[in-house]
Amino acid sequence: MKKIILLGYMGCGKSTIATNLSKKVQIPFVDLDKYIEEKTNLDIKTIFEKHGEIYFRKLEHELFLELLQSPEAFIIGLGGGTPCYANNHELLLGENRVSIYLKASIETLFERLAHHKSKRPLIAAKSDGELKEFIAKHLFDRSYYYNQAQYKVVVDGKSIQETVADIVAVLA
Ligand SMILES: Nc1ncnc2c1ncn2[C@@H]1O[C@H](COP(=O)(O)OP(=O)(O)O)[C@@H](O)[C@H]1O
Ligand SMILES: O=C(O)C1=C[C@@H](OP(=O)(O)O)[C@@H](O)[C@H](O)C1
Ligand SMILES: [Mg+2]
Repeated sequence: MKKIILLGYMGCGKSTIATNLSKKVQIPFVDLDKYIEEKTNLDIKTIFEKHGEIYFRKLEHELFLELLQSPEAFIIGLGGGTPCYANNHELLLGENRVSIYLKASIETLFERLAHHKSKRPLIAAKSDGELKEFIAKHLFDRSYYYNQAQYKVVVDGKSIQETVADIVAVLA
């Protein structure tokens, strides 16, 4: 197994879980958003502001492909939108890769995102009331793509360690 791909909505825990999973299974973790930031020398918020979302989506697609084509084993933490653009969902299945959807409810996502909006340009300007509505609709729109993953792990009510253990069980 060469690539373990974690996907799911903003705030479902891709970056947090992947960091902990990486320590547990001793496979290096690459966060696609961080990789984009390193390559461009700009943070995600600035990329959206300066160049727009379409530029970001193109870059996201190119760099996801680049990581998949590398011969090394990685855990790849996607951005929340990655599977939903440029036919990236078709890249979730294939030889030498395992894709796992970290599935979180609207309530879980709202609780986590309400306090961590500022670095996420799609939600940074939303009030709490707007945010909940936005998550509900956006998650509905995106679920088709998330459900293309090979496996699904529900994260609601679970500690980081519990979710990591569930993923390890999926990988066994
Ligand atoms: N049980 C948990 N599992 C994962 N993240 C959690 C959990 N409880 C709280 N959090 C918090 O939720 C947020 C998840 O954000 P992050 O890992 O950046 O998600 P993503 O990369 O999917 O957007 C972090 O601030 C993390 O500390
Ligand atoms: O859902 C999205 O479209 C996005 C999610 C973000 O990643 P996280 O899911 O890690 O917050 C980041 O890629 C960008 O802000 C766009
Ligand atoms: Mg992340």
